Amino acid sequence: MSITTLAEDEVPQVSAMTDLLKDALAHAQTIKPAATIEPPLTKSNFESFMVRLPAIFPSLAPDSTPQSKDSDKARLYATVETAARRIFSSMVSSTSIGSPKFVQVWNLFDLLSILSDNEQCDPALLFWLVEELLDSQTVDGCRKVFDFLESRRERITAKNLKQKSLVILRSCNDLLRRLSRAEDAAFCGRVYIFMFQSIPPGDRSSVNLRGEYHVENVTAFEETPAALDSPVPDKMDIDGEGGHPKSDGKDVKPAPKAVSFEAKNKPDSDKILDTDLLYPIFWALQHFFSQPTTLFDQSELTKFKSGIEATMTAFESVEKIQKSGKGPDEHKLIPQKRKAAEANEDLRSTNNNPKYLTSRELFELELRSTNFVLSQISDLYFRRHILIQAFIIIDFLLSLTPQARAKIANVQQNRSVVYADKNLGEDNVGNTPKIFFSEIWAKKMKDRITSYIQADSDGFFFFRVVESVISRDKGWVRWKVENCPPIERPSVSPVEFNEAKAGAKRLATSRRPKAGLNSLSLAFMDEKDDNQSLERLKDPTRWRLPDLAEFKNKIASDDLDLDFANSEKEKTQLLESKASKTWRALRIARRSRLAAFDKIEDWQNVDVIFQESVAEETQEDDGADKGKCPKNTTPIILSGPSGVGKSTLTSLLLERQKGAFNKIVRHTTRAAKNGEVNGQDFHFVDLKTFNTMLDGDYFLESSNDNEVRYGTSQKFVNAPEASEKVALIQLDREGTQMAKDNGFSARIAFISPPSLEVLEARLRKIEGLSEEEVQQKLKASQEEIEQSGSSDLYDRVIINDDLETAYKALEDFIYESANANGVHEETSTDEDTAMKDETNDDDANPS
Ligand SMILES: Nc1ncnc2c1ncn2[C@@H]1O[C@H](COP(=O)(O)OP(=O)(O)OP(=O)(O)O)[C@@H](O)[C@H]1O
Repeated sequence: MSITTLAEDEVPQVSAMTDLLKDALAHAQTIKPAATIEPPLTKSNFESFMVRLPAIFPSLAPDSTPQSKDSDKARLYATVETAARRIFSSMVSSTSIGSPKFVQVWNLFDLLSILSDNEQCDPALLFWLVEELLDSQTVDGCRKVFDFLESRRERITAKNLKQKSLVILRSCNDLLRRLSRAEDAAFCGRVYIFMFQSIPPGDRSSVNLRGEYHVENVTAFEETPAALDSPVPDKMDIDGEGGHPKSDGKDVKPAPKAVSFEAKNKPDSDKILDTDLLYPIFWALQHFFSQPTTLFDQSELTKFKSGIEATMTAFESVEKIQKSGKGPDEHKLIPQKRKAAEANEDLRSTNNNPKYLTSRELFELELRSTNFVLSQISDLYFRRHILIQAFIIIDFLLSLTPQARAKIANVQQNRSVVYADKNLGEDNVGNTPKIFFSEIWAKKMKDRITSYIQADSDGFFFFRVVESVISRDKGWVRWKVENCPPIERPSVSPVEFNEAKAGAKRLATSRRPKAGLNSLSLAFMDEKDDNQSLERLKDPTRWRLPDLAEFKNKIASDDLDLDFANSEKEKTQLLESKASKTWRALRIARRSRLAAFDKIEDWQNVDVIFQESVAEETQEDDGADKGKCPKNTTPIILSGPSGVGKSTLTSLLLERQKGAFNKIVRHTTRAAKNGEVNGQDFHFVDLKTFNTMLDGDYFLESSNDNEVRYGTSQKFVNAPEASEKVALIQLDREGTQMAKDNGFSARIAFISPPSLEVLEARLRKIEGLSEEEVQQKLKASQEEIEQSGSSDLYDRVIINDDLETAYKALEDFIYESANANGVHEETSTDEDTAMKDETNDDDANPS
């Protein structure tokens, strides 16, 4: 695609275009000094550069003829592309995506989007560069690229989408291939959403209309006989019992050993194969899973059938062994009847990225983990993964039955995906079917797989997920079979709308109940056996107040059911049931967790009442002398370099103005230091959780300090507003800038050290900081401090030299009248602050 050649410098138009783009980017920096993606640059920002274009390409002059415009278009596009790529490559190779200088790349993209809308460059150019950028970045970097794409989506996809859609699809799909579905699930979601929002759902460009399979996906395994390959591994005998013994220091290959599928557990009809025999049969199934059309060959089909049967038999016997508790302590590992929600949570946490390890030595462990090094859950996960593949293929075979074909007989079919000449008949039944496959066998096998999956404690829920995904997918398959008819529907006319509205109103109008009022059944009074009734009343569940925690799981279970409700009726019933449980939980919680009620934003999510910390927090507040609450309840941000004293000032404020402020605890990916308490100093989360929160727009700001991520939860910040406490947030400069860019309204005070030397001394007081970290922090602080006086980011600069003076200055800032908020920026020195204290003592002293 690149047009760049060694001799390109000799093309005067390319050099002129490069200069023009560079000038435009330098100009962009003066218009938008912030190093952020927002705000986007617009056409009016570049007007003065647009007028220079005709000097390079006369055909772009307003008075040139359309013919000359057309004939020059290809040259213009090539020139802009060469110039843009040259600038882009030098920027990307010299600047990291986290650096503020990288804003120039976002500016270049904005510029190209404007040129593309003016038909002055190839419409796809921006996306070609985005594709290269995504290729060159780590997953974290790709997140930033997506921040840009999402913020500009409407603008960059509004025109000429056809030329852009293929490259959008290609780059998104490439990225999805790189992402781990388990680790980066939320980011995958963002990529999908971007694709779906950019490309209309009915667009055929992404549809595999020729029904091609992804045949490159080959699963390699050891095809040589067990005895010839791999010597006995050193450590594969994980528990000794199931491993390969050694004698006299020499490796000895043991005789092929059965998977401990004991004879007692053998199903009557099926023979349980030994591991070495099963190994190649089992892994060969992957070939059919990735290329189902090979099953049209009868001999292949026979192999597939026997492979699936052998695998099922092995899986079933594994399950029997585990259920019967054979093997040391196995019963301890098998979870007792677990609540569905809990089980799902466990599954998620052990949700490995399904990459097959096909080594012969691992095989037994994968099938069943009697060795307990692998948990039962991950083992189950592996088996389920295989079974779902088998389930899909069998479903595919069943779509070839005459009954299935009859359903689509009347539609115009896409022959490439229908396989009209392949039939699924009974074994050896006439009409010379090209595929001799037993429908009965397929149905039986499908049932067998279904019951196997459902047999586990949470299997029922898991299978429902599988079923609903597959049934949705069938809708898409059908659409493809029907040659992708347009899915847009004509808009509803006002007349139709009014009719529907009136109809709905009629239906919703309550009618008189048929039965009379007060017609409650009194049949219980006819109870014959009085004693029994009395006994029933003694049941503790009738009079004992249930435990609040009991409702947590019940509500979670209702939530899960709601996700999979098949009909509106079922959904309504479940919602009612959830509402009733939520109401009862709230009634119990009101005794001990009333303060938490403020944090409930939506009745559908009352998790906050189940959190222990809320109760403790409330008790602490209750006993305290109340401090004075500022009139202006806008959140306060204390910004400033690390070690300057933000936490110290925050603690003083919380202590002296009890109950007036709510310290917002940030989330971080770093480990807790000595003495740090989770939830009090930080919410300590792992990177995966952090990224999920980040992708889910959970944070109002986030920053990165030496690969440690920090973020402030929007929810926590908004919660105190309701309880009339003022949110108090400590942020570094990056976080402060981001919060402001995101439109978060706050009063921001910059806490500055009196000098770098003092800051250095304070940093050294912080436990666990290495010399290198101290120097890094000092270096980062220097620029921040220098710019603080002139930056419009801060509403007030407070020098933290003498702690009491700085505290006073902070109170001044917080308690001053709402009018003074944010309208001026003031650099207060010690003397200033001291002077102010004397003159404004009344105002300044809140108490
Ligand atoms: N005015 C002051 N005079 C002397 N020491 C101070 C003063 N303010 C803070 N300190 C000390 O400086 C050290 C760092 O303070 P603190 O932890 O509050 O900084 P911070 O800005 O919250 O840092 P970070 O952002 O890294 O968490 C602490 O040991 C604290 O006791």
